Amino acid sequence: MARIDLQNLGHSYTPNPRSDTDYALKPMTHVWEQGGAYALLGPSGCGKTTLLNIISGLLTPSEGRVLFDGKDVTALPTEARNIAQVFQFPVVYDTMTVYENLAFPLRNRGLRGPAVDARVREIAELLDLTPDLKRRGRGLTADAKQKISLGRGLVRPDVAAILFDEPLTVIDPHLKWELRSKLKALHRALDLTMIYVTHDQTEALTFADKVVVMHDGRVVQIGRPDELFAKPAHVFVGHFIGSPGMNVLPAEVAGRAAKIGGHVIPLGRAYPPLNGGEKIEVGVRPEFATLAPAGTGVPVRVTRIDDLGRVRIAKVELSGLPMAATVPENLSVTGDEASLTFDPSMIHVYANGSLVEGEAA
Ligand SMILES: Nc1ncnc2c1ncn2[C@@H]1O[C@H](COP(=O)(O)OP(=O)(O)OP(=O)(O)O)[C@@H](O)[C@H]1O
Repeated sequence: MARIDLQNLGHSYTPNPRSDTDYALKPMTHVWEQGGAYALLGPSGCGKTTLLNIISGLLTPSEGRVLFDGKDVTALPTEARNIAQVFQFPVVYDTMTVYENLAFPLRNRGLRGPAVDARVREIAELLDLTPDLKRRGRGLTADAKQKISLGRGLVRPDVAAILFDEPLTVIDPHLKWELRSKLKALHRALDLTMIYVTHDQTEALTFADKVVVMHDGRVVQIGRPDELFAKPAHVFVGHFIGSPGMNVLPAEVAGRAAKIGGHVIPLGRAYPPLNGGEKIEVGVRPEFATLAPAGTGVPVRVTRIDDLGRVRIAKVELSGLPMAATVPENLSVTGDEASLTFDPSMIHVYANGSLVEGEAA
């Protein structure tokens, strides 16, 4: 396994990029630690596959370098990078048994004898494939085949990294959760560097120690799932993670207060006067904006209440600005007049989409 350094790495599919918009991947510098479980998360077209293909060696970046454990691999082809890959669709040899399929990547690297047998049985056990070891690939379900593909990716103990490209796409929904938890357990047991590409926040948040959120060719935040939730570094992260996502409202901010639609809302941190032509917004997740009886907080108009089972979410308007807020269990809402109360420590300030760090008290 390896530490992966991306140094000023960028990629444009057009030969002479002139502006930011010509880059599928805008130049970035990041370190991905050895042994980490990373998820690359972002909507379609944000550059996930481009980045993954650069790491795997399928694509040579137009700018910058990729290092594995300090060694420059930018110009090396996939075969010379010592990585394993698991794709969306199973790669399984139908005429081979499950055992032979799992042993294939080891034998292909010249391994023979008891070492192969021990590793194949270890991986089969971890993936609950032991009872199927003698069965042929042909005739297995798509789920079972993808499990074997995962096993083939995980079987080599010496790989620099394992790259998963949306590996659970073809998996039955009820099995997805199980396989995701299994992958996480495998990561702990095998101590491998894993990079998992997905556009699904649940997949990313349940699999990864660190989630790399991409938007429009940039990495906008790398963080633990709880960090992405509590302190989104960019309004995009706030929108994309969480359901419903973070409320983002235009505001004027100075000192320890934000003015939103004419109402003054106290903040948990202090800010210098912000303007300078930048777009200033505050972000607050529905979990930290609570509906309250009229006259007890910032006045809002309730437009709808959705019962999501575990929580109720109110759609409200604050001076005409639409927002979502949590409805406390014991609050009965009658009519459309209500108030909002906020947790000031969980209100964030953004300038042109990026988080502004305030000063703590
Ligand atoms: N071979 C290519 N030639 C030109 N443009 C490309 C090529 N591959 C991707 N792009 C463009 O680069 C941008 C990033 O695409 P990429 O496939 O990396 O995104 P993605 O996040 O993986 O999306 P998806 O989840 O749909 O695969 C997109 O605008 C895409 O149209």
